[in-house]
Amino acid sequence: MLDAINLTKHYKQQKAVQGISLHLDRGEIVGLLGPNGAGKSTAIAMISSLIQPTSGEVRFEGENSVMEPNNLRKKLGVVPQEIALYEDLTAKENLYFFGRIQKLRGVVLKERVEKVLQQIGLADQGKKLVKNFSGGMKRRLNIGAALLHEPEILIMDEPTVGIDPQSRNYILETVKRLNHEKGMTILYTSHYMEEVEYLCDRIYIMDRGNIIASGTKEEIKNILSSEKTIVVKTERRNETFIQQLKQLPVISKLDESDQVITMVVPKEVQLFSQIFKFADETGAIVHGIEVQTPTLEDVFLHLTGRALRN
Ligand SMILES: Nc1ncnc2c1ncn2[C@@H]1O[C@H](COP(=O)(O)OP(=O)(O)OP(=O)(O)O)[C@@H](O)[C@H]1O
Repeated sequence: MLDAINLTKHYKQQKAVQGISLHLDRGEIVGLLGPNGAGKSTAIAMISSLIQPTSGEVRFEGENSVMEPNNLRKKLGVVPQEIALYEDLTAKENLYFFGRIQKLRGVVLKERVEKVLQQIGLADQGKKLVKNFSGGMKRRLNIGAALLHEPEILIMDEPTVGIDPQSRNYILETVKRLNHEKGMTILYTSHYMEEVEYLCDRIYIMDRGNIIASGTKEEIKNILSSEKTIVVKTERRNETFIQQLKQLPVISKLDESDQVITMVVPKEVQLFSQIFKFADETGAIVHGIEVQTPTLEDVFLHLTGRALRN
């Protein structure tokens, strides 16, 4: 449905995006995950034809939408990261304003405004001034403004940043509903891996202007399929016990805090009996051992050596 091919964007010395390619198939929710400054906003601004790429192409239904953006613009809704609303207008007045920009008029505009207020859960708040809204309500209205022309594709730039957990859940459920009920194709940008993990069918992970991994959740986690993490909970720190564990050559990483020791080992390694033997020898008391399967956060750490949330 939509293909971004080898997109780059350079600002003088700053290489914001360095040749990324991605595609959206109809009806998918696709995640674009990466830390702040990775280039996500720049990438989606190019994909939605808000800025010109330095090089590369965006094809929508086979047409080059960098050269010919009108067809894409009609079918695309963009939810920007920054809230773009008029504080001194009511929620309804804001929606009417954005609807008119989308060239909606008369009965159709009225119906769409009512429908969107329902979709974003603000049906009974339409007459309130936006300046009296909570951060979460403003975010929801910001999403509503992008839905008025009933887009086929929705691009969302970190739509849950800085809001309370309840509004965040509401937004995540709205995204799911739009996808399930309307078959809307969604590109969801975030630096919260748990959101992307919850919502998305496929994921692109971006860092420093590049896509460093892509695939389904399972495919991405399989990058770490050769390793597992073992977490040992102890009563108190025991230096001799830790030193004995550290000397095991199968352990590639070992982190310790007060009562928790975290180790990365090859998947096939069985370490339980060894851990209990060392505990017996050193007088360490082990409260529990847990084997963890990798998260997207672990994959990011593995690929870049840095945590996703900086
Ligand atoms: N107009 C611009 N001029 C110069 N540099 C820019 C411009 N826009 C973005 N950049 C730089 O390009 C890089 C990528 O920025 P971008 O906003 O795309 O990242 P992001 O992943 O969306 O992060 P964030 O969530 O913080 O917005 C950053 O280093 C940023 O400072």
